[in-house]
Amino acid sequence: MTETFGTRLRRAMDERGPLCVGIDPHASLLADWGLDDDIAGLERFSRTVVEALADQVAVFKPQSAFFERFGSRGIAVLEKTVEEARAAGALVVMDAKRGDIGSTMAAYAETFLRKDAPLFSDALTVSPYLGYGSLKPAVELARESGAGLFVLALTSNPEGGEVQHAVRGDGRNVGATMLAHLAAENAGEKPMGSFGAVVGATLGDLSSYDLDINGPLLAPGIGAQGATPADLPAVFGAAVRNVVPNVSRGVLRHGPDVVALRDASARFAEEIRTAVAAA
Ligand SMILES: O=C(O)c1cc(=O)[nH]c(=O)n1[C@@H]1O[C@H](COP(=O)(O)O)[C@@H](O)[C@H]1O
Repeated sequence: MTETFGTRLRRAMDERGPLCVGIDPHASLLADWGLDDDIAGLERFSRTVVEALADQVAVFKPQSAFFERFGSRGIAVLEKTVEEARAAGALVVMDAKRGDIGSTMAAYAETFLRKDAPLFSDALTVSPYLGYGSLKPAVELARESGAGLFVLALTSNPEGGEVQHAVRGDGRNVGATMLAHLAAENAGEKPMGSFGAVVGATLGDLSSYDLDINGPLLAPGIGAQGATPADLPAVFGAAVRNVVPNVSRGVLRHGPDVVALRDASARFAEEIRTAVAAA
């Protein structure tokens, strides 16, 4: 039987620590790295990040938009990036934030979660804001493929609250409702389920939320958006052990020097380890 994403992720977190490094080839980063904002620059950037870090981080999170902007040739680089990262032993969370009505969602699921698809990834970020139930085809295919999802629950950006903090008729807010759906999805799974939530590290005290979803919590916002590893225990409380902190620009800005990239990633990893151990 295929091992679940939750099982594979927990093992990777135990072995390498939970840091997820984002592969976000911003035009400004390509320029800082002395690369042209073209397909060759994109390829060099992505390959450098993977080669520098694939043996030390648990998870890479390529941001699809930065590849899509180059059209089909950018997608080809994305495919290669996913393949090389997985071949080197890291897990890949595809950050494509897909979400649509169920029948179209099924096609997105085929794109990223069918085992033999060119862009197959260990997990996919998805938006539940067409209704959590619209994600059902992705949940089902992820289960079949041993893959996972990260569902946007409480995002790191200041605008997110307008939707996510909206209070429903039952008194619960929208973000909390998404967390409850995920807890139900992951019920009984060991060592944890494969259906994670995205919860920003920038959000301050989240003790009014039940973050105990028996699944991973992808926490972007460390580095360029202002949160630090030391903030994690105060934000996540007891759930900090299931947190997969993401850093993109905070690591990537140290390239293209491979040693500097490795050092930056190792520094974040150590700060995260210290913060989680003290929690
Ligand atoms: O799903 C995400 O990864 C995500 C959710 C969220 O709430 N906030 C957020 O910043 N992200 C992504 O996480 C990464 C953060 O990048 P840095 O701010 O450069 O570390 C980007 O790829 C964002 O698209």
